[in-house]
Amino acid sequence: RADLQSEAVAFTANYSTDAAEVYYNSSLAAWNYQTGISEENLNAMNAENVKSAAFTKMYGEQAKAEFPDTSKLEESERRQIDSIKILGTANLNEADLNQYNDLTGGMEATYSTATVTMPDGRVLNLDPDLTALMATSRDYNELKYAWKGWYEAAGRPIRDDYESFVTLSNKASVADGFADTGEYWRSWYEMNGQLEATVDALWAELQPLYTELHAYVRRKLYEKYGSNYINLKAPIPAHLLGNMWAQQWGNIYDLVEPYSGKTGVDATPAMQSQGYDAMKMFKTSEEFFVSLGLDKMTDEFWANTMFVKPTDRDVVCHASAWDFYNKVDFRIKMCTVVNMEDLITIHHEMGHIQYYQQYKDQPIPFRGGANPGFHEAVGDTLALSVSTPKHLNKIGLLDEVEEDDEADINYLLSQAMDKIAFLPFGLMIDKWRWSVFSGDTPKAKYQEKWDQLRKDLQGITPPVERDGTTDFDPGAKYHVPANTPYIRYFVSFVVQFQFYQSMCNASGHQGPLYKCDFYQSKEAGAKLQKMLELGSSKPWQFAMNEITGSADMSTLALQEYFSPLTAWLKQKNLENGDTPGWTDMDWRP
Ligand SMILES: O=C(CCC(O)(O)[C@H](Cc1ccccc1)NC(=O)c1ccccc1)N[C@@H](Cc1c[nH]c2ccccc12)C(=O)O
Ligand SMILES: [Zn+2]
Repeated sequence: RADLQSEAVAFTANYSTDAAEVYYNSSLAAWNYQTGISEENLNAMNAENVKSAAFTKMYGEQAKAEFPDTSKLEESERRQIDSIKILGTANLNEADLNQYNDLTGGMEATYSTATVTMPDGRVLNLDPDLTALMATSRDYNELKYAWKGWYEAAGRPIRDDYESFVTLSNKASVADGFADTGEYWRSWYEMNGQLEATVDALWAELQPLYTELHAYVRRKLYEKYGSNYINLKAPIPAHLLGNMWAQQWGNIYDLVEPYSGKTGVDATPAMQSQGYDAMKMFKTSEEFFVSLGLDKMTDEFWANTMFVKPTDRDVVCHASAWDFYNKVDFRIKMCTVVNMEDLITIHHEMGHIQYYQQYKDQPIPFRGGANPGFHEAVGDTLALSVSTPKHLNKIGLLDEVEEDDEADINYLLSQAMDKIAFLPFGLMIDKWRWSVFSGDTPKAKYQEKWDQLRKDLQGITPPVERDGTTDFDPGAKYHVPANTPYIRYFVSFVVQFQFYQSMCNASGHQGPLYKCDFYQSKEAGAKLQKMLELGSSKPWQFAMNEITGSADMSTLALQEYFSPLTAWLKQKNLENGDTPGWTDMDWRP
């Protein structure tokens, strides 16, 4: 009916006007806390959060009262009002909301300030100390000590808090009509309850490639660390993969390099010898986006971003990108270190900022990714182009490129060590969390469920025995204490290859997919922009169709990208007499 429709237009317009100011204030208070961890800033953040919760509740209840049935409204108003009706933690009463905020603020502070005291007395923080140690040490026992120390310092202290947090989180989600918080999080993908089945099917297509990579890397670690520590038919000890969570293995590429003497794949030495600093890394990334015809960063971005770790206060170092909902103030918070890994992460964060800028004129309820995985995929898609030896050579970060099969295998393996290795990890975090929110995994089984998923999906085993009554390894991975969903990264690692393939085609690229560098292609940029400016105004299937011509997530682009490596790995594993997989499930180092 016209009058209901015009009421809905007025209601959503008022909401966006009011929400912009409320969200600015709560974002700024959160920013101040994360860039200055203190009791005072935590209280200020929680006070702002109480105000934004009151705002959300007021508009949500008004929406439910005035528009009980949105089915007759036009799509835009229907989608906006359906979103405004979901209150989230604004459903909680003041006491519960304060407890919820104290729990989440406290868990994030514990994670961000935890340290490990090494046998020689060195006190190491995660960023940059332990990150660098896990990446560069090849000393089995030093790695084991650091791994054990971190999981005890960051995970154990929040095991009880996490249980309390789950109870309150579920209370809020049930009030919105969901079975639990896991179902609420999955609803963002608008797949009628089929998200988990879909990601399981995608994983089934990719697991054979992961298992071949796992077998090849295990063989190389066996050659390095010997048969006391590596069993060729068992899971790999978790502390030997160059990363605290064994989530990406790129830092041990030197142990697995197939053909030595080829041009490298790591720009770190060139970055350091050319005097790169954080600002230069950010400017390099911005220049790539602008070369595609996308937006440059705003003045506020350069004025307000935190580029490096401050020396005078505690901060949350885990990188993030922030929208202050006023169309100009966008920021990144990052403790940048000058290396290739952080250059890639900067592109990841800049991808979030570019998405923010492209959808800044959408109404507030539509200022989000088509689905959360799309938001995570933007920067990584461009990073696939930046990482090519051809591009790194173009920007002077790699000496001349050999066009030969062996150099190509080197490159594809280094990419697989980050992209293929990540897939089971990207899947398992929320497999674990969904089972906790649903009640399938009670506190007594938190650690056991985690270990079982690590073993079954990743083929990884802890280097030291775990104690299910005190250990809480999930708490030692940022996104768990920070309450940030994770399946978005698994989705991103699939769809970023679809976006990349589509942009490569638009740029007129000829030849193998993995050689594509769409730098300076306005056609590629236009294709991406058409998807980004939609924000979450349409279901993600519509946005996917916009950019790729099909509405589905598909692993075909990823499989095409890696196809030369897949054949090479199978051949190598056969030559080595290795059987992919890990049947000795109970082996321990
Ligand atoms: O966590 C991140 C990067 C941080 C983030 O940019 O995803 C950040 C996480 C976060 C979310 C919520 C509050 C605080 C931090 N997400 C965002 O900044 C963000 C921005 C816009 C929308 C949604 C999230 N990466 C993941 C894995 C990963 C995906 N792609 C990568 C590329 C290189 C290295 C790691 C990754 C990790 O480190 O385990
Ligand atoms: Zn991200």
